[in-house]
Amino acid sequence: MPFLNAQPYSNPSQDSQIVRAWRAFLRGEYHAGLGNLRPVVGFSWQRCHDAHVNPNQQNAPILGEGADMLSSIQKELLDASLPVMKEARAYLAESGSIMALADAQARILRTEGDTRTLGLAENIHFLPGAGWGEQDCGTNAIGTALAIGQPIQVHSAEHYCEGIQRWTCSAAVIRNPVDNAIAGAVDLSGLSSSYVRQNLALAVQMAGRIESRLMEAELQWRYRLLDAAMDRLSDAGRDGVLLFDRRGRLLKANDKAGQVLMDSSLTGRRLASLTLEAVARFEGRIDTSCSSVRLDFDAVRQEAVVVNGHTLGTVVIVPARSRYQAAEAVPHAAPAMPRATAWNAQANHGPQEQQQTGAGKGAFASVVGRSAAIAQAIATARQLAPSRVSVLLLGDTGVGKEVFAKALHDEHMLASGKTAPFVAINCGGMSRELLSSELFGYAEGAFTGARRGGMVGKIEAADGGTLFLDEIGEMPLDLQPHFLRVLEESEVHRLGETRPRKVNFRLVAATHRNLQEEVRAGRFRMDLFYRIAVTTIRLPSLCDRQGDISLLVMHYLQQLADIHQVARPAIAPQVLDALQAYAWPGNVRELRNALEAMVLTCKGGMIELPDLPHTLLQALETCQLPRHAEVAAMPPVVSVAPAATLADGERDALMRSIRLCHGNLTAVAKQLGIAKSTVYLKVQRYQLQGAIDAIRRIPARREVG
Ligand SMILES: Nc1ncnc2c1ncn2[C@@H]1O[C@H](COP(=O)(O)OP(=O)(O)OP(=O)(O)O)[C@@H](O)[C@H]1O
Repeated sequence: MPFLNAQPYSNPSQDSQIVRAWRAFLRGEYHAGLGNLRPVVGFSWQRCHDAHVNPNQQNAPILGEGADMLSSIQKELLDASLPVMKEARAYLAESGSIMALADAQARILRTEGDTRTLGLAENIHFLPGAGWGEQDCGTNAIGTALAIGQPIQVHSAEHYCEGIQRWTCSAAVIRNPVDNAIAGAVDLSGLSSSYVRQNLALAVQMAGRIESRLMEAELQWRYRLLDAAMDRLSDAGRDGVLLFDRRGRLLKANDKAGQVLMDSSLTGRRLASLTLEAVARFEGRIDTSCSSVRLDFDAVRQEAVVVNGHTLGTVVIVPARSRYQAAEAVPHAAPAMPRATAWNAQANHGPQEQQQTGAGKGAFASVVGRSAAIAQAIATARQLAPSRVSVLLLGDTGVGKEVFAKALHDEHMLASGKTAPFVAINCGGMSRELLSSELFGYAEGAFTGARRGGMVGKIEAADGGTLFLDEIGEMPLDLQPHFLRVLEESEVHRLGETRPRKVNFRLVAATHRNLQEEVRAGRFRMDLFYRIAVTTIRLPSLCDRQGDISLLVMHYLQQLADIHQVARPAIAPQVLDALQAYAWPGNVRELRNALEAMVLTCKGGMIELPDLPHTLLQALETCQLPRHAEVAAMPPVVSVAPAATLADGERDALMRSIRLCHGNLTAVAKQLGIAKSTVYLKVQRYQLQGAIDAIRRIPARREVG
């Protein structure tokens, strides 16, 4: 779970207690709750201590400036922020505040604001080119907001470094609206003697406006790229054509692409997952500079799309006849595998065993997992699949909501014997304007920059098939009645058009939010909620179906080896234990990514402990295994898994506690309120010893003092 900062605001009335807490912390006497210190600040101090930040430091280090050295991402961030920062000038002068834009590495790119305060801030190096990460100058709003990915205010002695303790700063992260990755942070600061509480709300608002401008700019890039590459997409003949944007992200593929890739590169795979798998071979591996063809596929051509000297993207052409067609005649030969361990023998499965990775049949065979929790979700989904009833999928990020939505659609297609489109759109991270034009489409001339001939919206594109609305909880409130009307009347109006168009689609929506709570808070319309939540399916988090981890590992090792055309590596039992011990906050997506890194970097055909991605090891050290004092201070974990079997629930609860207590079974017994002998019995029953050993091998965080 990402750490949720429940207390973003500082409380200046606690100043003297915080100073005492800071001194105690430096003496090594810190314990959770000391001096009313906010946990978010306590955790940050701990990170600074662990990173050997000097608490007596007087200012931030200068990392270097230079517009010529800025990356294209930094330049786009600066461009998007400039007008927003300028507009804030009057407010900044009035309140004696200053403002900074920092990149994702916490380096300040630009400052703005009250001249006198800016002058004073030079002493602490609140300047372009200075590094304000926690590792650079301790707890501060920019560095800490970037570290936790959430807005935060840091006041006076909450700053870890003494030299900055005269200041109050408030920062919010700016996310790239396309992939939600952190692009930077915006900060409002001032002397702590003139504390301005609302600066945090303002920082959040400004981050939102910068994100909207980033999205608008992104849209412009896309329109230009699509305009420039449209001919190549439509004149491809029998060739498959894929269009990637300037960052190597797939933007569009022609109808033939999936078919050609399927014919050419993958054998014996299910159609439903095929296109995505094939595309995954290209994403992230496109040479966006286009100076050379770097793809490993012999027959593939890659061409830059350049307009007025700007490389807008890349077109990848996969000829209909490639060498892979010849390869298709040869049965798929799995690379020779070492059979050193029981695990390898189990993992060395053939196609028949592969089908057993899922509890689901038919289209749901693509959902890997056999735990009771996933089996129950699949059973409900299969029951609903033949009808056209709306389905709401609930679950954390990366649990496979889109995989489920696609399987629901495919199963419906199998049952009806038809083929119809599956159209997905994510309501999060888009400005209201962009989302409405993407959803509803628009007429020619509807607004400046609108494409000639207008644009078909996703709702219309899904006609006859399924519309998958991901993150529906993020749909702006004022768009919701328009969407509800589409559902009620089965009609859509393109923006700028009065004529309604008939549509008939099945809605599958998904969210990680508690929509009922959103309704209570006034952020989601009750009528829309009741319309979309006709039937809901909750998908379990990976930590609530730990038994499926080995199946997923088995599945992905094979799939990734195929994708990257390497021999499928074996996996050391300790690695598997560690993978089973980890809590996977990013769920299946995180597991897949971790395995991909290991498949590509392991040596000698065997994945060993040192091959575990650094971030995973680090997370195991720092996030998953909090110290006991923190455990006691934590809110109780509320399980959101569907009712699995009792044994599953017990095993998962036990594992969660074992992780929290760093494998100390005495502490586990205490935490769960059961006898130690009972813990040992259950460890034996659920065969958890391997996972416990792996947890114990991972060094715990250093205690202070
Ligand atoms: N049960 C599963 N079997 C196989 N692959 C899975 C499963 N669940 C998830 N995945 C894989 O994990 C990744 C994330 O899945 P998906 O995009 O469907 O998650 P999500 O819940 O929609 O995430 P988000 O809410 O962030 O959009 C994909 O690569 C998907 O193929």
